[in-house]
Amino acid sequence: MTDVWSAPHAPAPVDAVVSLPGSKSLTARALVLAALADGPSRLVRPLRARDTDLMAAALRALGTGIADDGADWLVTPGPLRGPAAVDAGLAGTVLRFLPPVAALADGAVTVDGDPRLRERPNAGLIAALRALGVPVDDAGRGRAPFTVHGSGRVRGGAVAVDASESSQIVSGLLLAGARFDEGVDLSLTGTVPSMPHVDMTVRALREHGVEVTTTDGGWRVSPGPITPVDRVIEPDLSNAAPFLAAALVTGGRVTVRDWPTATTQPGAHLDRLLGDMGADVARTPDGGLQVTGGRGIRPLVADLGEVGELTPVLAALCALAEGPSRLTGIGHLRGHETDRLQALDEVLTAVGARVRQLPDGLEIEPGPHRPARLDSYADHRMVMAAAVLGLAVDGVSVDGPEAVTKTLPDFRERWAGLLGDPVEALR
Ligand SMILES: O=C(O)C1=C[C@@H](OP(=O)(O)O)[C@@H](O)[C@H](O)C1
Ligand SMILES: C=C(OP(=O)(O)O)C(=O)O
Repeated sequence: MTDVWSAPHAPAPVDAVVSLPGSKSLTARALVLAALADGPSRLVRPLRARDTDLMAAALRALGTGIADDGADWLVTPGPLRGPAAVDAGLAGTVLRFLPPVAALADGAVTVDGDPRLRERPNAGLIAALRALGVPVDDAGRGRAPFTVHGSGRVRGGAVAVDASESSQIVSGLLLAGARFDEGVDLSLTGTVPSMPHVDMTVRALREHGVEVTTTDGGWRVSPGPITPVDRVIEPDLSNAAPFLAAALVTGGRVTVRDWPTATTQPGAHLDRLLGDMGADVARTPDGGLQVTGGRGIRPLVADLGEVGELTPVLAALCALAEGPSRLTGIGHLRGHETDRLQALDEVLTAVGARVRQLPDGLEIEPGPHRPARLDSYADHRMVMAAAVLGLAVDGVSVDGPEAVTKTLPDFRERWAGLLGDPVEALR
């Protein structure tokens, strides 16, 4: 039976301090690199959510030991082998990071997932694997389900890659590249969105002792061992977005604890973006990021191509702003968990905004609010966007809120705490 969630209306300005679980993107990279390393690695405070659980399960299916002591994950690499069936769920990280690992396995590995996963673009990755000497059987679709026929080693070398639909295609090839006989010398055939996520991959590789150089058209990963690393996973700054947005919507104050001083997470741009929308943003002495509202919500005109996953929450803010906004550079969001431009058009229109879809973005003009029953589109970030709308628009409910399990399973409890429990830390 599908769940329906009544998104709470804010009775008063919020005033809260929030702790958030680990980053999905950093946890995924840490798991993959630990599985490919020379010895065991410990992940402290990894994200426990559907996407990262699926990544762990996929690596286990290929022969990696991942012991869970309730707090940390201890990853012990093993010989990679098939046959295996990998459930990628709806996770782009599993869809694009796992196949290059599967290429190193001895035996066939099939990747499949939710119905929507079968629509998410992956032709660039499949073509690149083939060019690197790995047979892939995808029945010509360029999408899941497909089977990677590994033989225990990958030749590697130079490859031209189309990653215009997802940066994860680049990240997947770079993450496994050091284990290819010739490494990987990747050149892009077009543009790539979400560049901070590629920077995140390059930084993670270097932390594991892998040599990565930036070339004219891309990146070169030298062949060689991957050093094990024990690491503490940073909080997920993209999941901080709805909580910080609540300060702006309600004219209140929200602090997210343990905000990293330097990070490749795209959520690091929230200070600038929320500042542009009228928030006061400050670091707290104990290492948090504090956002204070109260001066209204200014419209936003921005290219979000580098920070696409922040779009749903920012678009919700735009629907509550004092004038028309224009968000561009995000055409690739049509291939995310849902077609996010279409979904945002439907949802923001339902609560009273006027929305125009552009080939690569959205124009959003706020209108008189009206209550609405919204859909989650099985997309965690659409639930979070609806939660932000619900603060200002009385009578917002969401079908299928369990989509939040993808990256923040207890989102609704945390949201209730944000509204009900002033200045109290939420765990
Ligand atoms: O590498 C990653 O961890 C991610 C890269 C981005 O993907 P796209 O480049 O497909 O947008 C981002 O949107 C996704 O949430 C996570
Ligand atoms: C696009 C996203 O996820 P995925 O890793 O599945 O691509 C997201 O979390 O916003």
